[in-house]
Amino acid sequence: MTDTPVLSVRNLVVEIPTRHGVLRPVDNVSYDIQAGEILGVVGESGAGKSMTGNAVVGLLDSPARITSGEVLLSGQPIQNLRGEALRRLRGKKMGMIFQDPLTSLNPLLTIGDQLTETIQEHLKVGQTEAQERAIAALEEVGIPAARSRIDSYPHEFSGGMRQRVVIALALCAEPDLVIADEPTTALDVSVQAQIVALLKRLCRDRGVAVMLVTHDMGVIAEAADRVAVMYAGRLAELGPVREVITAAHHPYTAGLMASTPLASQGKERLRQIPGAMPRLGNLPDGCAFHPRCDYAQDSCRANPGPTLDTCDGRAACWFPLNIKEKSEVGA
Ligand SMILES: Nc1ncnc2c1ncn2[C@@H]1O[C@H](COP(=O)(O)OP(=O)(O)OP(=O)(O)O)[C@@H](O)[C@H]1O
Repeated sequence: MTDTPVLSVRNLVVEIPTRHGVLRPVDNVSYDIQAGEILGVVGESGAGKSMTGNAVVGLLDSPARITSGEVLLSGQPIQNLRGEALRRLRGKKMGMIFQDPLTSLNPLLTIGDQLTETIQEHLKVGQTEAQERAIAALEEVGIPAARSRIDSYPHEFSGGMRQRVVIALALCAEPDLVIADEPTTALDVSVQAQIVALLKRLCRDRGVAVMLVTHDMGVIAEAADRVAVMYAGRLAELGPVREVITAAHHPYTAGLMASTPLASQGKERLRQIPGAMPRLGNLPDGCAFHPRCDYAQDSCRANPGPTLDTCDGRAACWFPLNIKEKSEVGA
């Protein structure tokens, strides 16, 4: 047993040079993911969730690039890997699941061909064994009659079944880390729940570390062990999912919770967070959330933007919520 996290993201900065200046879609983000753990990364559209995931797997679209910080996979820095070295790592050490299963699958190849190709490439096994492993992978993700469906093409499956195939593909080379970016967003609600349950089971059974990127706090509540809440490229809050959900420290997290129809919240009316997230090129001074924050004070506008490091380690907020009891206990 080792305590080295499968993934460590350390002070990661991604920048995009533009004519109007340099944008920072990922600004000093740090977190770890342990084996067998699901870290949910949540936030509104444009918060920098996908950019963080893409930076980890080396799939940033130019001109976006990592300008500082580290990405460690089982303790090894990988942020400077390029080309073949990076390609070998993807698939073998890191699996990817994206929102639209059709973008991950080749429509011209049977799912069996795609699985066996990946398995043979990364696990160095012969054709027959690769085929057996492919069937086992499809069975594991719940494809009925896997042996006879292996010669089917992606379009012959329903959306939910296709996403199961993508999950099989992401896991077939036995990676240590899986990045799942909005894996359920394109699916019907009932199928979403099945895919979330499948991800959870596979994570537990195989001890894979999972980064689950989603805008949906409901999916986070259901699936994640810990949650990283992103806002305008920064971490707003990071903590165990149960604690964050029941006692959010950052007003933004509290706002996300209030606007999420979580089953446990009964029939309370949902409240949207007023306003919109600022554009990266036009961030307000001070805390980026202050224009939308019910609790903002003058110092939130005047002081440099709070970070987890400059605050209590859990929420990047000068006036965190729900910490009264803690300080009373300590008093
Ligand atoms: N080439 C680019 N030029 C300028 N800004 C960009 C470019 N690519 C991405 N961005 C910006 O980077 C920010 C982060 O985008 P990202 O896709 O990571 O957000 P997200 O949280 O995953 O949102 P979504 O859920 O919509 O995918 C966004 O504000 C986006 O507009």
